[in-house]
Amino acid sequence: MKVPGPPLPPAWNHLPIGYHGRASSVVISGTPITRPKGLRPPAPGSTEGPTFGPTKSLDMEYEIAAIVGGRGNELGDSLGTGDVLENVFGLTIMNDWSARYVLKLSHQNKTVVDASAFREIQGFEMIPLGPFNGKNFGTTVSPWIVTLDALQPFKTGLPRRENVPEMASYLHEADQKPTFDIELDMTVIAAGETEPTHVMHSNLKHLAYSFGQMLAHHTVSGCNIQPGDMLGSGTISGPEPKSLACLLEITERGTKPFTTSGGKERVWLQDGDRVDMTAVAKRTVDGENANVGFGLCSGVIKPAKV
Ligand SMILES: O=C(O)/C=C/C(=O)CC(=O)CC(=O)O
Ligand SMILES: [Ca+2]
Ligand SMILES: [Mg+2]
Repeated sequence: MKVPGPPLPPAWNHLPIGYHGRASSVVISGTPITRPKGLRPPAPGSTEGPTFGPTKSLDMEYEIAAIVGGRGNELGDSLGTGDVLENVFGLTIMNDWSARYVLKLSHQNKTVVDASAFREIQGFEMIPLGPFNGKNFGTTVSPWIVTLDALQPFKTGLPRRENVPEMASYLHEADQKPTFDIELDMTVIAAGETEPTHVMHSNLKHLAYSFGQMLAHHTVSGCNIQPGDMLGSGTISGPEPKSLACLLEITERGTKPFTTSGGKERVWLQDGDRVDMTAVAKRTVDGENANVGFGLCSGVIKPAKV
């Protein structure tokens, strides 16, 4: 059927475009991640077809995931923001590994300055739908689920946001402290090096939305959640340069390398690189350390399988 509207997306003739979430490749800390292969679009103006091969722009994303517990909701019903304590069992660290796109943007005005570099897995498939093979090759979680009960002493407010429109009523958050003050760190041990390179210090309190709001949004359509489901927070970048939580942001979309402890220049992850993520909620009680740690969320990149 022909209906008026925008033309078919560029990837349509080359792959079965779609979007999905999946549980099959969620893996525990320490599980190696194999560099994914996939289809990259032809350069604009090129008469060649898409190319197939291992991603050249492999990235990590520091996220915290909520693990659903309790009863969840029946299909057709919705949960509210205040239902979080009864329906989220606890939190883990989550690495949302991503096979990016080398789309260079000018930072100031977000216009494309080098469209010919737009040739990677996530960038091809994501127009106009969500990531598919760009993110489904592995998602690492830390070994412990820290319960929301254990995190109650660390509750804090959401960041103040200027000039945002009134939130829809189903997203109103009655809790004045619906999020948590948890310090987040990420290092890369580059292949062949022993000293970690500290690439990020952020905090869960920078998240724009609470887990209660995510729960309410997920279920507002009547989509059910069930015990064991996992809700990723999205990349937890903060306001300072050191709090950017993925290489896409740290390297300004692959245009500004960072230097490893051993003096190597890195833009994207190389085979043999190891990414370590940690999270600690810090406090003292009666002069004693009463921190709550999340353990390690770690993964090493293995070469693509040929
Ligand atoms: O819009 C982009 O450039 C990228 C989007 C994503 O990679 C999706 C995602 O996982 C975002 C996030 O975790 O914050
Ligand atoms: Ca993500
Ligand atoms: Mg409640």
